[in-house]
Amino acid sequence: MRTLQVDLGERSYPIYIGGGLLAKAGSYFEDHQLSKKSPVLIVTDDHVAPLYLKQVEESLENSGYRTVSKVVKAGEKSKSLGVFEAVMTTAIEGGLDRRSVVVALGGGVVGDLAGFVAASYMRGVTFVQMPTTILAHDSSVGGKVAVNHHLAKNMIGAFHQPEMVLYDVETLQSLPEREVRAGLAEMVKHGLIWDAEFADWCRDHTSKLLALDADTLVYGLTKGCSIKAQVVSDDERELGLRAILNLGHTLGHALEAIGGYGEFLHGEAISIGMAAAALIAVNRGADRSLYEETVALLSGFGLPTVMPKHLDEEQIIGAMMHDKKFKEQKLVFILPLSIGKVEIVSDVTVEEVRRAIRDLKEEEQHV
Ligand SMILES: NC(=O)c1ccc[n+]([C@@H]2O[C@H](COP(=O)([O-])OP(=O)(O)OC[C@H]3O[C@@H](n4cnc5c(N)ncnc54)[C@H](O)[C@@H]3O)[C@@H](O)[C@H]2O)c1
Ligand SMILES: O=C(O)C(=O)C[C@@H](O)[C@H](O)[C@H](O)COP(=O)(O)O
Ligand SMILES: [Zn+2]
Repeated sequence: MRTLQVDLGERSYPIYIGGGLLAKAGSYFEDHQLSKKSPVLIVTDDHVAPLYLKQVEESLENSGYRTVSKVVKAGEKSKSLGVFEAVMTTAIEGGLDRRSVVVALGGGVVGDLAGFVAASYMRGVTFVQMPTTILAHDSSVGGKVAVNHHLAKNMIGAFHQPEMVLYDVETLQSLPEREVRAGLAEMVKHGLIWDAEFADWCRDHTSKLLALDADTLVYGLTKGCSIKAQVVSDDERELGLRAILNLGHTLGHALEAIGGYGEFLHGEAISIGMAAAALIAVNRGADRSLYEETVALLSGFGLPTVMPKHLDEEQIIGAMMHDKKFKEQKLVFILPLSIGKVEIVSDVTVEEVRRAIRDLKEEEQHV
């Protein structure tokens, strides 16, 4: 078991990464002195519940905690105000009080949804993340919690840091292949924004990562979490540096929104977004090899890097204008300078984005 720390100055919290952690959830709650007198709400989805809910409930109950569970439908559409309200109803009917804990057991969807419930219920209760996807090495750390609006992704949310992250990597073995690939997009992103050696390592370990080799996965996830923890520790509220975690997201979020939160998985959308960011950088003078290396790395994982031809350029641009990354009439893009290094650029024009969209429609997908 490895422990990383997210250090936020006045407080810090641990990320525990290892096998068999869900079965020990009760002891982790006791170690963190979480109240046994107040009910614990476990939020999960209908893919994860049949696999892992019982062991978490049993572990907590064996340690003397009373649990209430809410199972939502799996998928991005559950990050909605409607589902948020349904989870709130369960919390109120279940008698949660101010000392209660909300647990997110699942991927980033459940993490963001349950986290927003924890941030809002009685103006904020304790939150525990129990991530079960590869992608959630990113989403479970850093405290961004939100639901979507049909016009824009993650539009309604808060910053609400977890008390701890209990990352049981054994759960990853049951992930569907498409989710494995999508989750690895955020791992690659951490290499691309912060650490060229780690990006190289991801490329060199592509097959082992895709095959869910346990030691390789733990190394990659620990490295990814530690990069995320360093960035968040430096800038919790995205006043500056933290924006780099948005590589690929300016365009990626627009793709998710216009796809009705069903056409693209988050990792797939940001993979296309990272290819687009590299292309914009090349069009601004960077060496073309930067784009080619980015695309080779992502497509090695079977991730999409071309713009599907049926997508309407105007719709993509319109959706980008609703995103949080459109500020003071400017589009904020994270552009690569080299592999492992990015810059935050706020003067990318709509014309540059249009050109990248058109060029990416003409590219061939390399898989
Ligand atoms: N808050 C943040 O900082 C942050 C960071 C990155 C992404 N996100 C958000 O995370 C979401 C994507 O997260 P995700 O990719 O984990 O999606 P997800 O939560 O939808 O999980 C992916 C799929 O895998 C299933 N699943 C989860 N764990 C499983 C397991 N162990 N075995 C079998 N099936 C399992 C789920 O039911 C779902 O169908 C997006 O909404 C994105 O915006 C948030
Ligand atoms: O933690 C962050 O900061 C990130 O940007 C991580 C992203 O991978 C994540 O998708 C995040 O939810 C995007 O944030 P948003 O503020 O652009 O909605
Ligand atoms: Zn993301």
